[in-house]
Amino acid sequence: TMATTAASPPPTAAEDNVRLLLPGFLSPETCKELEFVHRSCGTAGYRPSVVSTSLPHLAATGCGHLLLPFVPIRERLRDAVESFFSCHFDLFVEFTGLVSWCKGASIGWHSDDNKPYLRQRAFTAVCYLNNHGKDFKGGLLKFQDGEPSSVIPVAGDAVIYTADNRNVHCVDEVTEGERLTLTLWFTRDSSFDEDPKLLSFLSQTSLSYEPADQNSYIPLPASDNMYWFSYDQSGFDIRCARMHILGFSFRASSDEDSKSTSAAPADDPIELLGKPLRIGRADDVFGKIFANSLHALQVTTFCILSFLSGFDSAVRL
Ligand SMILES: O=C(O)CCC(=O)C(=O)O
Ligand SMILES: [Fe+2]
Repeated sequence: TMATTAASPPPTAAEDNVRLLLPGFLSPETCKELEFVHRSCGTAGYRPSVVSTSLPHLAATGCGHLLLPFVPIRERLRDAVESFFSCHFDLFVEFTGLVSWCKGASIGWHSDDNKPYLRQRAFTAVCYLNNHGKDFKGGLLKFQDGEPSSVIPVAGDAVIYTADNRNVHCVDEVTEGERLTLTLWFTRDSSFDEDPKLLSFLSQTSLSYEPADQNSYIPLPASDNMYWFSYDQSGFDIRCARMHILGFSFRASSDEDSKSTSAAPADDPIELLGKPLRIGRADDVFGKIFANSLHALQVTTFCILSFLSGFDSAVRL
């Protein structure tokens, strides 16, 4: 009857909204830029077979300038979430990170707020930075109920959904390649706001440099164990693996260094990684000395990704 309707109005369409696919949310250039950040700064992730680059990590390792591309994306995602879910309250970003799901990675049925330490999460946003089929196989996102019931990752597309049990979902195992995402969680609880953490790291590192300090762009590697990727009982250093994929390897910065140790440095490169070093390719060693492995990896990744995307870079190694 009219009376009942007035007393308890049916939920509006907006209150029923649980998820939305946003095709073409990021440009191909933005996807490439974020890929560069991740391939040069990624560390061992929060799940097995996952590499991640969180914003606090960038801020804490002298890479504050690499936060810039994330700033407008976070705001646009926050706007999209607030308007689609009709939020009449403040929303804070709880986590922002680039995540690559390597071969073997998957996640079973869950909702994103399903652990006591995750209760603060209200909404999830996932942006896909590369393509199912072309860059990796497997890795479809599936939802238990409702539409869309599955999402095939396409570079630039984003999906937003509530973090509660209306969105029980899973990700199929990645069987080949590396599936790359930008993942954010939003919270209503300001004590989980990511921004004050970022500002505090920035004030301890990049922002405290004098503008004239020419070293202000040099990344500071985190501890070696953050780059250790466990795989098949053993594992590898993520920095070495990334450099290897680019066709280069880390080399000692001088002949004396390589002769002073009995083992060939190429056999045990991890020792080299925190110190000034060079890079090489097959029998060649290039002249430039980098401040550390992360510095070399950033420069090399930037040059190669720029070259591959047709950017006319004048940078010479
Ligand atoms: O990457 C995706 O498609 C979803 C990831 C996910 O479910 C999670 O990280 O909780
Ligand atoms: Fe999830």
